[in-house]
Amino acid sequence: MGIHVPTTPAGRAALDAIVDRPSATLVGLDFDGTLAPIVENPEDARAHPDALPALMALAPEVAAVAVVTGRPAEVAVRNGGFAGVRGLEHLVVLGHYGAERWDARTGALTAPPPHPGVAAVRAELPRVIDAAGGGQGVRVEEKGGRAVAVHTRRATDPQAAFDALRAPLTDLAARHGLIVEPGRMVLELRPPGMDKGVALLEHVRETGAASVLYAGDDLGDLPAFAAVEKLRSDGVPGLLVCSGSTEVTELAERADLVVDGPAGVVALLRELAGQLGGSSRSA
Ligand SMILES: O=P(O)(O)OC[C@H]1O[C@H](O[C@H]2O[C@H](CO)[C@@H](O)[C@H](O)[C@H]2O)[C@H](O)[C@@H](O)[C@@H]1O
Repeated sequence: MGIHVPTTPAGRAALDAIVDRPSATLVGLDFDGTLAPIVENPEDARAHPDALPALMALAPEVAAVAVVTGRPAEVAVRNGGFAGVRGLEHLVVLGHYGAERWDARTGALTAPPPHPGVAAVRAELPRVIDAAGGGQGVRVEEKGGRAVAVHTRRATDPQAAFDALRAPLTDLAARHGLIVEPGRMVLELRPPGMDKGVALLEHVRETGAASVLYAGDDLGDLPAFAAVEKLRSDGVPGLLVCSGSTEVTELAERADLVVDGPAGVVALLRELAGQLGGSSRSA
């Protein structure tokens, strides 16, 4: 038995299934807070230095690896360093909560047309932020015209700024046909209709995976957790991993295994790769 032992029976059963039949396993991983340590400036987020080596070791052992992120796919690919990596030829990055897709095999990016509400919201954003008194230290992240994120991590009181902005931004988003996706000191205004749960289930279907490991750290990962719970109720083993965060307790409460942030995720992936390496793989 390894050092990472799930605390729940369902988690232990899933880990057994993964080790028994890795070639039927889909590994889904969030980016920020899971593969990449949280930093103050979103542009500075990079994958943990040991993340790529761990993924390179694990990916050839399993059916598929997907990064499922709120980031635009090309930003996750760039900040993660995922392009052209040996062992990651079949990596898929599902960006904008699954609305976008990047395939390592082809380098192709598929994305829906931008929602017109994003430009409208962007134009009104400075006024709404000012009116909410949340201007000090609040930062707007442009997300390729497909969404816009309002960050409060650098505000004097990040939680107070988040709380003050939440209702006005929800109202602004609704007026333009968007939704608000709350995260770790961030309120993202984005188109409705897709979430990480839908994205993960579609990818499970596409790959024919018979077991799943999903790791995340934020509220946007809850739909993926729910998707894994649904798969489990349908008889598909699933291991839920929380990349530990004191900012988001909901995920830790539903996880089978809580690890110590991106360093802990990397250690888990490395341990799993070590366990699977050279195992007799059955299709
Ligand atoms: O689905 P994810 O890969 O977790 O992306 C979700 C959001 O993550 C980013 O924000 C978070 O990370 C930042 C950099 O570490 C941090 O400053 C911020 O406080 C976090 O919420 C990203 O900037 C957003 O666009 C993503 O939606």
